[in-house]
Amino acid sequence: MSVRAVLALGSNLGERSDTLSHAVADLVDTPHVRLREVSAVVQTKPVGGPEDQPDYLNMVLEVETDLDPHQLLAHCQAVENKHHRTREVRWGPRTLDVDIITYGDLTLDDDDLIIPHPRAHERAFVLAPWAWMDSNATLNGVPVGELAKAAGDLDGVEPYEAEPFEAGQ
Ligand SMILES: Nc1ncnc2c1ncn2[C@@H]1O[C@H](COP(=O)(O)OP(=O)(O)OP(=O)(O)O)[C@@H](O)[C@H]1O
Ligand SMILES: Nc1nc2c(c(=O)[nH]1)N=C(CO)CN2
Repeated sequence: MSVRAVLALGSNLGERSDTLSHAVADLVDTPHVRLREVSAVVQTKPVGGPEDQPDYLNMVLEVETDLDPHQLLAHCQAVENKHHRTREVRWGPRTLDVDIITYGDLTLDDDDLIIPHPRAHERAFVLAPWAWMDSNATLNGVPVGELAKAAGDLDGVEPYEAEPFEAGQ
């Protein structure tokens, strides 16, 4: 049986854009995970954690998977680790974060895995790219676009455009 899941990716250290594109490739580099939709990349002000940390790039994906939720979490964490993710400061800077936002319409409250992600409904850095990717998406029965508009960090979310390449450099 396969299930559609929404994953959220974030990076605020190193070559953020390259990290995200390699992470997408790594996440689907298994027959157990197929890519269905990819959002735009957004640049976002950090929410929580140290105030002086760099801005993030964030994006979301919809995948189809036959992994169970814990297997999917382990897969996401293996991809984080491949990208030298360390866990030092809560909500602190990181090369790569991969969160499971939804897994079909499952709700789960285990010690190591909560689905839907318990903070996604209030995070414009997740909700805005998700709503642009899938205008019909809902979270806990509420349209994701409505949740994005109500989220306190919406002002800190902007479309990301890579640095323009300058000839001769
Ligand atoms: N839906 C979920 N997706 C990913 N991790 C989850 C989820 N629910 C619970 N966790 C647990 O959260 C733990 C901490 O994850 P992580 O270090 O990525 O947190 P964070 O990104 O700093 O903060 P946040 O959880 O607010 O996004 C993970 O080890 C994992 O067991
Ligand atoms: N803008 C932004 N802020 C965050 C992010 C993130 O991905 N983007 N992730 C966090 C912990 O998951 C905490 N704060």
